[in-house]
Amino acid sequence: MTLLEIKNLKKVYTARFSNQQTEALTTVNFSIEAGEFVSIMGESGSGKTTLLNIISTLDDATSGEVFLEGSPLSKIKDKEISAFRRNTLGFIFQDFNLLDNFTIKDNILLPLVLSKTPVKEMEERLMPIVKNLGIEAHIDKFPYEVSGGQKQRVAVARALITQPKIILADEPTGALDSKASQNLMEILKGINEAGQTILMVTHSAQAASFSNRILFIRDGAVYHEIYRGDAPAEQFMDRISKSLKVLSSRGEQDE
Ligand SMILES: Nc1ncnc2c1ncn2[C@@H]1O[C@H](COP(=O)(O)OP(=O)(O)OP(=O)(O)O)[C@@H](O)[C@H]1O
Repeated sequence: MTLLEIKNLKKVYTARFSNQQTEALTTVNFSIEAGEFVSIMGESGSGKTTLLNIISTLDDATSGEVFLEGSPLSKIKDKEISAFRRNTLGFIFQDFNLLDNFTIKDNILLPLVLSKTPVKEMEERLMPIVKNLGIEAHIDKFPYEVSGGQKQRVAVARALITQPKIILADEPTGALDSKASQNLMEILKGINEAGQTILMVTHSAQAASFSNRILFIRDGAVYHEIYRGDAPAEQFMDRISKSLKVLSSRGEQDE
């Protein structure tokens, strides 16, 4: 089943105090099946964050459309957009985005509190998730009392607690050391294998090697894509590195 469909997406930014225009997305087309783990890679300025912001409904496209389970996101009414975002999408950011003066438990439960979920149901959802992520011993602590890797696992728990249709992750390993990155990616892979659809933007070939498919963006359009298939991780990493080389040489060398 196609979960997410991006059709002829275009985004042009107009500077506030001049007429200068930047075409961040020229024409983006791709779709994601339910259960996939897809990474988006591309050089700085290629349009990755713009794309993620439009899929997240944080920004509007200039033209084109994003469909989630066949419904166009642009048709969601303004007053319904926050609830849509909270209930349907899960977010993981590079810098965790946890609230410092909330305990870890309260950070994780916040989306459910905002959607007025009964307390009993909140508790029932919390424990299996925190146990699975290995953070149950920390739930009464505050974010400053745990490590970066643990903070990111809290962010994963917060993303999962609403049982979203898709998790959108923007550079989730960007602030983590290599061991914590590896650990987080194994967690995301496990979550995906349990059925969760994930779309992740990353600069890291190693992080991307945990996904099943990689889309390479260049100059605001999907330039290339590769599937992992049955390839072992090292072989897939090798193909990712080669694709990145071609991407940065602007396609002037053979893959
Ligand atoms: N609010 C904005 N106003 C004007 N131009 C913008 C705005 N946001 C992004 N851009 C421009 O759009 C293009 C795409 O930017 P975007 O942030 O989507 O790229 P990116 O691939 O996410 O980059 P990075 O990897 O560095 O985060 C760039 O040329 C950028 O300068």
